[in-house]
Amino acid sequence: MAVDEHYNEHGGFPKFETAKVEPEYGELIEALRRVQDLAVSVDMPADALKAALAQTQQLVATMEPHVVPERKTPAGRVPRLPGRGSLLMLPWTVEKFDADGVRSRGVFRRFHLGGNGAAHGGTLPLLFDDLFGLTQHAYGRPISRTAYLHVNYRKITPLNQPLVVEGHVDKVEGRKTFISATLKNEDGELIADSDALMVQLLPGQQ
Ligand SMILES: CCCCCCCCCCCC(=O)SCCNC(=O)CCNC(=O)[C@H](O)C(C)(C)COP(=O)(O)OP(=O)(O)OC[C@H]1O[C@@H](n2cnc3c(N)ncnc32)[C@H](O)[C@@H]1OP(=O)(O)O
Repeated sequence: MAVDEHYNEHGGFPKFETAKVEPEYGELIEALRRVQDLAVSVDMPADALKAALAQTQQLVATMEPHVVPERKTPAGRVPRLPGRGSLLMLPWTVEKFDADGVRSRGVFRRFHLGGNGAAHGGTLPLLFDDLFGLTQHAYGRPISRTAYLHVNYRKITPLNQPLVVEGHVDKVEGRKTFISATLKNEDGELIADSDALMVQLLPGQQ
C-alpha cells in the first residue's frame, strides 16, 4: 500500500469520518431518489399535482428542523450506501477500494436522463470525479482537489443497465496525482474513459 508520508496533511480539509446512521437512513435516501426519478418522468393531472405538492411540503417541514452544517450530516459519509448516502452522488456501490484502484458498480437512472434514452453527459464527470477522489484516498494520497478532468465519451451511456467504473493512480509527481478510469458495461465494452489531475492542498487551502 502506497501510503504517502504526507497522508495526514489535509490542507484546509477535515479528515473524512464515516457516519453511523439508523437503518431507515438508507431507505429514506433511496425513496428520495425514487421521487427524483418520478419528478422527471410524470405528467400529472391537477389533483395529483396538488396532492404531491402538499405531501412534499409536509416532508420538507419534517426534515427542515434537522438541518446541520456540512460536516455533521451523514450525507456522503456512509461508504456502504449507494453514493455514500448522498443524493448528489451517483447511487453506485464501491466494491473494491485499495491502493491498486477503486471499482464501483451501478446504474444511471431515469433522473440522469439527458435525451433519447442516454444519460446526461454532465453526469459522467460527476461519477469520475468522485471515483478519483476515492481513488487517490485509497492510494494513500493527502486530500487533493481536481485541477482538471477530461472525459472521452466513446458510446452512448445507457440508463438502467448495470455498469462498472474502475480507476487507478497512474503516477505521482510532488503534489500532483494523475489518475485515470474507465466506464464499461457488463460485456466489457468501453463506454467512456477519463483522466484527471488532482493537486494536493497546501496548509490552509480549501
Ligand atoms: C473515503 C472518502 C473520501 C472522500 C472522497 C470525496 C471525493 C470528492 C472528490 C472531489 C474532488 C473535487 O471535485 S474538488 C472540486 C473541483 N476542483 C476545484 O474546485 C479546484 C479549484 N482549483 C484550485 O483550488 C487550485 O487551482 C488547485 C488547488 C487545484 C491548485 O492550485 P495551487 O495550489 O495554487 O497549485 P499550482 O501551483 O497552481 O499548481 C500545482 C501544480 O499543478 C499544476 N496544475 C494545476 N492546475 C493545473 C491544470 N488545470 N492543468 C495542468 N496542470 C495544473 C501546476 O502546473 C503545478 O505543477 P508543477 O509546476 O508543480 O509541476
